[in-house]
Amino acid sequence: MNYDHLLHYLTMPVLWHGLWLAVVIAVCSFGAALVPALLVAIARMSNNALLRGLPTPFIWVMRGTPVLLQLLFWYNVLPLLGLRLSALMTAILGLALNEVAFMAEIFRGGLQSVKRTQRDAAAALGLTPFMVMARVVLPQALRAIAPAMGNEAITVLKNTSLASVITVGELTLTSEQVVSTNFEYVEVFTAAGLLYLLATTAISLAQRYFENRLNYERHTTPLGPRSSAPTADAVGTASTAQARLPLSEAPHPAARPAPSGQTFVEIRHVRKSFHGNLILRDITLKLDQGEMVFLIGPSGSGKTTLLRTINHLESIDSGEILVNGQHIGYRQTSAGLRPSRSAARDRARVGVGMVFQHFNLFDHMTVLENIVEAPIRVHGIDRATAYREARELLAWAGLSEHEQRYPHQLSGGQQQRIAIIRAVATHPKLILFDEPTSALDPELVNEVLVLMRKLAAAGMTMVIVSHEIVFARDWADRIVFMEDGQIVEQGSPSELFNRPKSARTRAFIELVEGRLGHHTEPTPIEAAQ
Ligand SMILES: Nc1ncnc2c1ncn2[C@@H]1O[C@H](COP(=O)(O)OP(=O)(O)OP(=O)(O)O)[C@@H](O)[C@H]1O
Repeated sequence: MNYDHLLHYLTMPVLWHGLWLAVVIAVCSFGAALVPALLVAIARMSNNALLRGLPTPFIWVMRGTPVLLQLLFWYNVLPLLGLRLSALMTAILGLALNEVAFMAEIFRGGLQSVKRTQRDAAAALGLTPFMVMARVVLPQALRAIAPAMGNEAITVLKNTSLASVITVGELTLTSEQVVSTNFEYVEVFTAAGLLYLLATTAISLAQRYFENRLNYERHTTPLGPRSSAPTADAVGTASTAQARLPLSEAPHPAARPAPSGQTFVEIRHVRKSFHGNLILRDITLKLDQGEMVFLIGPSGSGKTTLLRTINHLESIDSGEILVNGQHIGYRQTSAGLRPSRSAARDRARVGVGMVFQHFNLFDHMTVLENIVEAPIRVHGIDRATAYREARELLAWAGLSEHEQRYPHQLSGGQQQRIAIIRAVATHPKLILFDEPTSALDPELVNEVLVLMRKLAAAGMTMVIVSHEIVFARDWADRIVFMEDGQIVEQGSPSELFNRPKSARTRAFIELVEGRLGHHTEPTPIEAAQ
């Protein structure tokens, strides 16, 4: 090889122009494919069979035929259809269409890799389906998508050489033209190869940069305050949270205000089945404002399903549920109740929060970002106020030092307390707790229960699926025992725990208390009643 000649070709303007055209085609076709590919991916995940099936033939054809053939096809067929595009535009269009098919599958894989529980948590906070996608699912999916997208960008750049068959003067065609004049195959094609390598290396570096940025698990604390988060100094020390919630460290059950007597949740004849299996069989239940109700019962009895129907995380087959006199996810029409698309808005309007068994904090957000997400995005609270309230709630729960941490940097107990704060930050009137302590090590359970006691002492209306019998005995207004999708029995803790009417209830309570090493003597609170 003649290195002087290689250097000459490496700096040859006509080859750089070829590289420039290759980059333009790659960037334009890649960029043009992004949004359609995302839409195709979302359609492919839809519950609607028509939407799901619509893009399938397109993906099948694009993935199953050579790109070279596709480019020749568009170049010759588009003019016959009356669409006269330049060779460059035809190349961009042809490569973009091919990319839509491949990228859609990459997006779909990434979107499906995000746990459903993350969507549930976002929906329960009142985020609309669009916000759930934009704020929670997509940012997390990008992490899974980035490596494959980096590969795809490199493939597109290399595929630009195929545009030479439709006379686009990109780098491959240009180098062939140079070779045809001087026959210096080795030097010219080596120079072209090095120029391609330059571009693909730049893409690889960009890919590594984005992967690092998206990998929130690499972040370590302390991170310091982020510029986007108003600092504690900037937001002052007003005490909205304190005004809302009493802050005594270990509230006594006697401090809990009595329920108002006004119905707050009304569940009427609700039936719910999954795949033909009836899970809830004609459930009717009322809850008063300020009431604290425990749902207990054997595994599979439908407790979680019932809880999730209250805020419409699960639809119902028949019956109706009113929260503060309003439907969530349904609207009343002259023909009866009809599903509506406004479940997110309804949840926010009614003021219902939810705490999940596995915490479901948003993995890609810090503690503070988790807490302010719904107040800012759903309730339109200004950032300074949202951050101030979030910090006050963190102080209230003794978690201030963790505000810049990511969920994976916290213990289960800390994550669950933050999940409770995240729910409280939306000023809910009702909080649903789905086995909030059952995923925790025993020594972490109490720190979560302390926070729940504080909420109870503040008079919060709460529905709790839990077998924390001691907590339920002291604090619950009512215990509801469910079995096989039905309410078997309900009553005050002392009625249900000490004098159960049903043999099934008695057997279940004995089982749980036996497992916990408790017996059915009345607690001091019960004794005083
Ligand atoms: N999305 C779903 N699809 C199909 N079946 C489901 C779904 N969710 C729940 N089920 C079924 O419904 C029944 C009741 O489940 P649910 O979680 O409500 O019970 P549970 O009383 O809360 O039980 P556990 O105490 O074990 O959580 C179970 O048989 C479960 O397998």
